[in-house]
Amino acid sequence: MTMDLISARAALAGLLDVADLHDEALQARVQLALDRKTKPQGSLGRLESLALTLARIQGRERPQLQHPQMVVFAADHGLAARGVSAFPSEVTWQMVENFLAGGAAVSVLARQHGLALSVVDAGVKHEFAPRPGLISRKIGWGTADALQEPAMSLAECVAAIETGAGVVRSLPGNALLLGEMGIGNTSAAALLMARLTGEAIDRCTGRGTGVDGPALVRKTEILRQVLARHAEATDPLAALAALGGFEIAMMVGAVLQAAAERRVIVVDGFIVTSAVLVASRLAPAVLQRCVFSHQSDESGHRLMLARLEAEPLLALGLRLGEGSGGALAWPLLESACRILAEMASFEAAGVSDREA
Ligand SMILES: Cc1cc2ncn([C@H]3O[C@H](COP(=O)(O)O)[C@@H](O)[C@H]3O)c2cc1C
Ligand SMILES: O=C(O)c1cccnc1
Repeated sequence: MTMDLISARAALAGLLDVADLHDEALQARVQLALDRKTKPQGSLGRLESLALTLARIQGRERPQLQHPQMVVFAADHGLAARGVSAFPSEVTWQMVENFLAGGAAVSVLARQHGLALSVVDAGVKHEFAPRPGLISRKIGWGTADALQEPAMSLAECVAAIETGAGVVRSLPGNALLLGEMGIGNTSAAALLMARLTGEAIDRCTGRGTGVDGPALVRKTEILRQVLARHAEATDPLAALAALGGFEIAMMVGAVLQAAAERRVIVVDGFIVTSAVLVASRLAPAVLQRCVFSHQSDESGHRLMLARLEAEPLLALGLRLGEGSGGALAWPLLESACRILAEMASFEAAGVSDREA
């Protein structure tokens, strides 16, 4: 029996109930604590608003980050066979091996910053030998070609969201850094952006792994056709099922679960942000738990962040994904916590405050 939208929403009801954080008194106390630190008011700039965000997520004046988890969701895309990526689909499983062997960018950065790294097989077209660090949760062997049919069924979409939530529940800690791998997934992310924000597809479509010139025009044209093919898929769940992919759907579930547990959610680039966009249409309060690590050079990311009213911490010209931007921003979160916990106040340090 096929699942309809009403039963899909009913199946996810528990996950979609993310509470709003009401905390004006706490915010005022944290702001006062920051203002009493031995520095001119506001002089730590973006680090101060980051400290406020972390305090708000954790509901305490001195937030602490424990056992941060970098989770990279990987899956293949039927649409990749249409030539929307500069690389072949096999790179997805080959990079999963590389993540697990410790040689990928995110492996190096996670190691550097003491982030536990897990890789989730959300639907890679490859059979992996089990091993530590690999979480096998295949929904399918890659999504279907969205130009011909929905990338996944609604039932698969719901299963992926529930599975992503379950992965987060199984992991320790109070901070989740999201990463992804899936050849073709800048296409899925661009499609979701276009459908959910109403932006024109050419403003959402970028180079991904290096699709330039005429190939970029072709990619954009294919994505335009995919949108037309699924014109009826306007509901966020229907759009996610129609446009894909498995790793994005699992990240939607991971975001919903992490938000409900008040974990800090560290958002990476274009693709992870597209999952946050979908999750925010299902449960707007997830955005209160998100830290946007960077603005990617993928051309739609700036606009996607603007639509979410998100202020990224860094702009390093990255266009990689994997969670690399989240890992690079991680020390800023640690610094924000330390400023609140360890920095002296004018009174404690005996430093004269500014003249009234
Ligand atoms: C070697 C290699 C490593 C990567 N690590 C992340 N991605 C990134 O590129 C892909 C998205 O771009 P597109 O939509 O153009 O395929 C994703 O897998 C993403 O994480 C990589 C891509 C490649 C080739
Ligand atoms: O911003 C990203 O996440 C991104 C950009 C290009 C390719 N892969 C990922």
